[in-house]
Amino acid sequence: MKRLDQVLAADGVPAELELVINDVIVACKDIAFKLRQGELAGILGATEDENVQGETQKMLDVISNDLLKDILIDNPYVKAIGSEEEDYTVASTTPGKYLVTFDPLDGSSNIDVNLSVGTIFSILEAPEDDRAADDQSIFLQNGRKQVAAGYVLYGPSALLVMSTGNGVNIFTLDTTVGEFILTKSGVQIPEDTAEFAINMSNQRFWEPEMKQYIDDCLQGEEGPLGKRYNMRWVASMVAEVHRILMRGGIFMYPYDNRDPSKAGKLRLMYEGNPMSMLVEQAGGASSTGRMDIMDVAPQGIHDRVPVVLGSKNEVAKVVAYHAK
Ligand SMILES: O=P(O)(O)OC[C@H]1O[C@](O)(COP(=O)(O)O)[C@@H](O)[C@@H]1O
Ligand SMILES: [Mg+2]
Ligand SMILES: [Mg+2]
Repeated sequence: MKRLDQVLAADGVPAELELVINDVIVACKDIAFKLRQGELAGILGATEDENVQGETQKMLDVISNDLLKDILIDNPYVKAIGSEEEDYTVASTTPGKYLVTFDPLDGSSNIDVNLSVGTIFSILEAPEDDRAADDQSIFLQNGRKQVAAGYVLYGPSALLVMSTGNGVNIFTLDTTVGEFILTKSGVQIPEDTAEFAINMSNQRFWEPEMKQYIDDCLQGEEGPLGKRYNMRWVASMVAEVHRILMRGGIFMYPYDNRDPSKAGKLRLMYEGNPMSMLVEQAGGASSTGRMDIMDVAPQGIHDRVPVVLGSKNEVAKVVAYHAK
């Protein structure tokens, strides 16, 4: 039975980075506990506020954000943080070398119906120049620069799924001792799949390439893809990516023209990039449909990106539709 610290040490993760990861995990354990208490803790439901992206914040979005923010800005190795629930990046109280971005609660429309949600995080090194900790441009690095990425899935059990660039490990929260224990390592996504995940209600807003791919999937054995597809949609990216890591599949939140000014729904720096690192580290692929997500150059902390990720050969098919 290996604990998280033993795995990080065996992977040669620098001690400073380990301390940053530890603080993320401490906050996530607290979030897991609050979610378990649910209605009893009086923290379900919405606030009266909107985040910078115009989405109504749930009480637990705000609580989870505060837990992560408060612990990380006091960590001596963190220079600044960026969050879905913060308009701007927040400078740490210390000079540290790491930058942490996070989606404190992903899939938050699932909170009030007691379904799976998660926390997603991504860690970058701060550039070695004299830019200040409150300069948002220090975050504008592509996903290939991530030194660690992961999520905690608050499901029937709480799972930490993480990569520091040496494969993907899965830890299960042992609630009797409050520690994450390694339960799977070297996770590999099957290369082929016949299971897709997409919000079909947006179909009429998609680009023709995406419409065509899904139309062809729906034709099953008689269609050009020659197989019968199954479909899943949890509306929680963490749960969706976890299913794909476990048994393969393809997840898509493509560009749609409901609001043509938005490049997609999901955010590059704290949803697209960390999930892409995990998926690639597990032998899968991740694309906008036209380029690898981790090669996209961010212009702002809340940039959005179209997402197509999962089993390698299926992602390649979607990319081929876009290249036609
Ligand atoms: O409600 P929709 O349009 O199906 O969108 C669901 C998607 O939006 C998200 O909930 C966005 O994340 P947040 O809940 O963190 O805003 C993803 O987890 C999920 O894949
Ligand atoms: Mg999210
Ligand atoms: Mg969120």
